[in-house]
Amino acid sequence: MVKNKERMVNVSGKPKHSLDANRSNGKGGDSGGTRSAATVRRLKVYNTRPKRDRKGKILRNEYQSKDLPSTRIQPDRRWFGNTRVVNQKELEFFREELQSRLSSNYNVILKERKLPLSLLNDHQKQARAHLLDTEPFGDAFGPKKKRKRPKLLALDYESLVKKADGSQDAFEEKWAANSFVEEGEADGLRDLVRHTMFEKGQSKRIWGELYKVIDSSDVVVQVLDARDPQGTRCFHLERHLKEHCKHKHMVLLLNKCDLVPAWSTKGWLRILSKEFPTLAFHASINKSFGKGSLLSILRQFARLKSDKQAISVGFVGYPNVGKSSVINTLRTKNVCKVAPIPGETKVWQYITLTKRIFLIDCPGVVYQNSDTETDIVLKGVVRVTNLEDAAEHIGEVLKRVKRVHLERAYKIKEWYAKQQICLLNQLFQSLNISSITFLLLTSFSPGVLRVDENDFLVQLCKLTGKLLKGGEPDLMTAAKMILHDWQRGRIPFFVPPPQENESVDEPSTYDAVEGALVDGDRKAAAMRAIANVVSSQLQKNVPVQRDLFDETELGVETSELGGDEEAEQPTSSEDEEAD
Ligand SMILES: Nc1nc2c(ncn2[C@@H]2O[C@H](COP(=O)(O)OP(=O)(O)OP(=O)(O)O)[C@@H](O)[C@H]2O)c(=O)[nH]1
Repeated sequence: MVKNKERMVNVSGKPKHSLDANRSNGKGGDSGGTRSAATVRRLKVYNTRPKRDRKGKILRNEYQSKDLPSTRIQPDRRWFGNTRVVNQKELEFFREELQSRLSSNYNVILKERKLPLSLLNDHQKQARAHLLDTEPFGDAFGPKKKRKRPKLLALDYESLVKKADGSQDAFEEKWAANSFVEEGEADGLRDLVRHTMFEKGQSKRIWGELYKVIDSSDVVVQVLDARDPQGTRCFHLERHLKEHCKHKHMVLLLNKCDLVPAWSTKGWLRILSKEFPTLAFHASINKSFGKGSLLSILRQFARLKSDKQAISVGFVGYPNVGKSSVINTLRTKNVCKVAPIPGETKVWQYITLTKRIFLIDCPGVVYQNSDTETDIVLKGVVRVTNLEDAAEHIGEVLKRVKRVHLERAYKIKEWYAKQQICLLNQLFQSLNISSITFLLLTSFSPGVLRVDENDFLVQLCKLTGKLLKGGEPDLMTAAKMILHDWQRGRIPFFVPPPQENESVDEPSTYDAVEGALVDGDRKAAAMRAIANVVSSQLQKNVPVQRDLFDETELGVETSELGGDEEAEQPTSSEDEEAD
């Protein structure tokens, strides 16, 4: 096009300068002696030399920017590649720092993709030696091999067998001492065929719901039962989050803290907050505890994820631990269905808390573990009405709950095996011990007598009038009544926190977040604020249902049930404003 245009102009026959691109190409055409238009343009470029002063210093150049003082680009090899070379020391330092940050639950790495995290796993790749990639088989393993003989643990077969036997003995000894081995498993009689009822919360559908919730959440709140926090934890889920979803945050919530003494709640808080930010909570629409703290933690997480318009908070945990109740408490409204029976929440559901925070309720999930049927029932995973042999689990209830609480709850004084009492009475009579001494002895040391759940149930049936035709005690109904009371927290029971050495440092959550790998002061401040909320809850009075426990069990630092955080709880409209 341009050429045609030029030719067209040339046809006009006007005289042209030898450096005029529009001049005629002459007689010889393109291959002749005259310059073509392109050549003329190229030659013109060569002529645009920089203007220099007398000393040769460049004053002006046509292709030089006039804005900047100096437009000379610094010569650096980094301009010619997308890699940067660091020395081994720097690399090791980076690896150690990043590893320590990653393993701390109080640190967060935002914009993970901008960091070379694959360097952390580099050494694992290197650990596998690919010998045959670098040298031929003959050199590596053949008769003329040049490699040194590796150090073997055993020189011959016999010493290897001896060594294996020794390590097997050590292994068996270690596991024999381990209390996790169940009695049933020890004699190989583990009940293989369980009723499907005991697999509640383990179905593929429920786990599918859980993974949907996790995938859509930025923060995962694991709700635990304060009566048995370790028993209702899902370690599998925690591991999954740590390994595959490092950018998601986990918070532990000790719900139903009104059902345990305050010292136990605080002990668990101290222990669990070493692993994840942990809060105590009592779910109740009118008299809650921990609502303010949880709201402020969620708000801080929303600040942390400032690149997102809104954050989603998933509530996960065992069935019946109170996930839906916690959401209702946060909304101060019945938005989720709550029931004292497990499995009430069937599918996940989205609830709006504020403009920037969404909550997701998840059905209760149970990870397959070595729990016995009784453990499963007592963790509240199974609906008591569906049990076919409720009486079988009562023995464990009588073992776990203190005698005084049972006496107070059911107004029953003694429940020992009848035959045992007769035998002991006979023995004492033959030893000429009076019946008063016998009574005194047995009342001061009840441990000598075996507790009999059958006797307990029979007495309860008589007291409550649960009798079948012909005056036969209805043991099944009485047993279900006890299990209902257990699941609803009417019988006081709790697993105390493990003893801690007082001198051991408390979780210094401040220090942990200090220097956290977060970009920007604002985000570091958010992490610090979360740690602050967690540690400040330890100073607060945890509300407890006083009538459940004795004064000695309660300890000193308790308050009557009733939210002591009422004042600091922002209403949802305030919260929205803050957001
Ligand atoms: N005492 C006491 N009871 C609570 C608390 N939170 C929940 N509950 C009771 O626990 C029972 C179960 O509560 P839900 O909120 O339905 O539990 P969930 O975890 O959603 O149960 P699923 O639907 O099985 O997942 C209900 O009877 C609640 O009233 C609490 O803080 N204290």
